[in-house]
Amino acid sequence: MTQEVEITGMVYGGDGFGRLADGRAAFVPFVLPGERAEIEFVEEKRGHVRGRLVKLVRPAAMRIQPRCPHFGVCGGCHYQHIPYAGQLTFKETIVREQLARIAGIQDPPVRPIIPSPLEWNYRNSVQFHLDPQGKLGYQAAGSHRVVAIRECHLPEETLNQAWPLLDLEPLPGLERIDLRLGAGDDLLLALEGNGEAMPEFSVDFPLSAVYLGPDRSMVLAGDDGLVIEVLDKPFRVTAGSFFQVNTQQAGAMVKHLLERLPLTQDTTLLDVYCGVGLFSAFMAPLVGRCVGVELSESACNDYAANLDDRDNVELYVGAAEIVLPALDVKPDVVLVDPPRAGLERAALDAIMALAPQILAYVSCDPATLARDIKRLTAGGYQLVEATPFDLFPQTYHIETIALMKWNG
Ligand SMILES: C[S@@+](CC[C@H](N)C(=O)[O-])C[C@H]1O[C@@H](n2cnc3c(N)ncnc32)[C@H](O)[C@@H]1O
Repeated sequence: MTQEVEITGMVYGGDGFGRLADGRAAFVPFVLPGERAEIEFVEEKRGHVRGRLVKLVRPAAMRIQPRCPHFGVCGGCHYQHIPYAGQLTFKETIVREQLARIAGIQDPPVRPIIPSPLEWNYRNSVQFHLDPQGKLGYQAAGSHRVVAIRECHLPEETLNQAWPLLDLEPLPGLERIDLRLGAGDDLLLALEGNGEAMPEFSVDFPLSAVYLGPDRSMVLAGDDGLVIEVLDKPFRVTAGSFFQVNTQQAGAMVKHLLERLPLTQDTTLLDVYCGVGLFSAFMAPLVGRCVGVELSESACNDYAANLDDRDNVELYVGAAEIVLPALDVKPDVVLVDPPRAGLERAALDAIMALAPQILAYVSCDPATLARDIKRLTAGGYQLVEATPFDLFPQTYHIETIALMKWNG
């Protein structure tokens, strides 16, 4: 059964939003406000439906031709039909709307979004799954089905020249293939599997390769990591360690924080979810004491290497929600950069008990950010400003840096 719906807005997650004649909310990907769409229901609930676009009855004037032939099927990009300026406007509006609706902040102090200098070919890494024939692919929109990919316009050009040359033997248990680009055009291939068997692969060019199994990792060729430079600072990044995918925007976030945080030789800084030390490396030279907290063992090893020249840095290896409640530190500034799920309740409560004057929250999910800001404001913090950063053009993803101060 199909129905027509008038699209009136965009919501977080890539969908357009409209109301059906019966009052139910309809969520539909690949549409735009101002469009009238014929949709087929793919999920029906009492209060809302999810729809698949069958036909555009009336396209919006702003709609453009997507660059990629996989658009509409691939789950990677939801915004290629929107001019870049429009993508930015939607993202900024979504952050404002999430802070108002979920955090309950009227007229939230959202600053203009910081655009990505590169609208295409900005990713320093790319992650594939294998389709049933063993071809490299991405997960389809709204499903775990893997669709084979012939082209993708998000990875940096060197990655796009390399990945089509990868020839992998299909191997049961091989879950993800990650190709990362470093300084000097170094390439690092990480094969993530859930079994003990090592995959076989062949390529005609030099690259490092690592197998990441459930219990151990093994270098298959070359090195176990590479170096990525941000604002001319080299970072050792091992296969399996997180690193920001948009290198230029990583630098923009660092600069943004350095301009705003009160960092002096009297400051104790707590960098929670510190990864390989992106923020600590720039801030440790400015403060008296820098304390990192990170769960991933490989990221901790990279952090230790990247901050090796500092003697005012300590690192706690473990989950923030376990480390923070037992931490004997009085931080002036706390910086958090959690995964999409946001702050675990125990981590958030522990941060409030540490009572820093300033809390900087780097978030890759505006919904969990807004949820956590609601809890933090209830506990005495005030949102000073939130700045969206576009780290992921063509996709619905939004990075935000929120600055909060203790209000007592
Ligand atoms: C979004 S990344 C940020 C890393 C770093 N701030 C950066 O910008 O490169 C989140 C980091 O949190 C780590 N992590 C995930 N869950 C964690 C937890 N429960 N406690 C501490 N660290 C965690 C991940 O390993 C990852 O390095």
